[in-house]
Amino acid sequence: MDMLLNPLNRWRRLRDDIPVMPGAFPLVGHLPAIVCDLPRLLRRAERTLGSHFWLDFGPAGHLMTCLDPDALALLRHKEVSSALIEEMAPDILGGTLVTLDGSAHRQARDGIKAAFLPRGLTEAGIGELFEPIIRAQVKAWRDRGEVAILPDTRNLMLKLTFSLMGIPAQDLSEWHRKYRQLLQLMVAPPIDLPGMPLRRGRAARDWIDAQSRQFIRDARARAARTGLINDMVSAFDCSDGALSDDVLVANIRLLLLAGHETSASTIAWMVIELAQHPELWDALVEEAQRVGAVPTGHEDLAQCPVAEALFRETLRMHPASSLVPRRAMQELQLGQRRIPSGTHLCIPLLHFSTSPLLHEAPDQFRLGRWLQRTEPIRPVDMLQFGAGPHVCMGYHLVWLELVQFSIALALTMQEAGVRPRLMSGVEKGRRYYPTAHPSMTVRIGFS
Ligand code: HEM
Repeated sequence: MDMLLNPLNRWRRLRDDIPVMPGAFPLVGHLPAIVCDLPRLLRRAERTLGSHFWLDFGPAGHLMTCLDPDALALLRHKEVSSALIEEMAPDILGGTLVTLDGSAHRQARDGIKAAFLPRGLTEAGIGELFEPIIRAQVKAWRDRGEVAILPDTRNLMLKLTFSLMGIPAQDLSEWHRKYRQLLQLMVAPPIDLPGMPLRRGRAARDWIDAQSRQFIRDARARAARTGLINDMVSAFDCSDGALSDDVLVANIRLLLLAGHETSASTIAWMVIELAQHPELWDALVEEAQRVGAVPTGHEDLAQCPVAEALFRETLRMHPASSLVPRRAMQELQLGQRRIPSGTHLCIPLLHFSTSPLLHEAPDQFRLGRWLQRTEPIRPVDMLQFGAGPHVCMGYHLVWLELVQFSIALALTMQEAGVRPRLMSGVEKGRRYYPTAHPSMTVRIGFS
């Protein structure tokens, strides 16, 4: 099938001397191809236009996309701004630290980052909290014998995220409902009328923010609540400078969002890869049997090199955050080009994660590239989590939950004498933006 590009828009034109990719549709630009076929779109643009070109993100306008490895350095550049992210998703990400720059960003991040480092996670007992939830989920899969993998990993991630936040079990179904409505803001048409997704999504956001305010009050009153919110509130209250509770509330919303779809997609891809590569499954089962139990602390993760390699290789092949936007705050040199101040930029993490410039045989799923390496993990090896001041705060958490998940899956299925098997195709229905994920319909059998 050919790409979802507008056949009537064929002419080549330039903006700031940089070619615009042909094929944009009115209103939605290249979004259909970005969402459904991003790797082919980037390859075609590189082949026909070179390493620098404009893509049209519909309502978010044109972003200058750069495939030169210099683009990765932008993530650390002081003269690029993340404020563009707020302009692209004001209702959902407004006021969160991913949209802030400089000292405002540092202050907000410093207030909460400790809770997400290995020590903070260990002290909060996050591994112990997750283990029974993950175990119960994979046992349910074993009993059902076949699952649509992505809807199920999304449910699992919601349970983990809510337990992380210390949301009481009796409130979970209401949170689920509001959370689904909040997510609609990502794709809601800009029509603010009763019953429309925008109106419902904003109401859900206000409900979630009000609940978070109550959590913060409870945490300060030392009410008997567990979870990361307590740790974040105490760290926040001890941090320098007076930050308003609005910052904390917005960032609790960000944490709910940032870890859910990304981790669910990664776990789903991990199971799909295991189903497609029986030799990887055998290696994982061997490791799980040697370790004998699901690890709960960060210090235990070193005993699970196969599970760790699986986590890293899954993310390399299927990075959940495919594109990162920024705005140039001054004129920049990017590869062979001068980029004017004010340019909206797109850093295609997907392209670099699967580039032959950075990885040998990038299209092959190879655990060996992680198991046989002798040097420590470099920033470029974890570029799927971004880099520089905004590097993902959830990295250690995701590492823990993915290793816990893979060991629990191997132990549970091995005990029952079954293994994962792919029951449907995987190419159709993949998505790459705003979060990349496999098709909702991919089915995995356990037999
Ligand atoms: C596989 C899972 C994940 C992937 C691939 C991922 C990817 C990313 C990327 C690429 C960024 C950088 C965005 C930018 O530079 O503009 C980021 C930022 C962030 N992530 Fe993650 N993420 C994942 C899971 C999580 C989890 C589980 C959490 C927490 C519960 C989390 C919390 C955050 C936060 C708070 C930021 C903003 C950091 C800042 O702006 O300083 N992420 N993530």
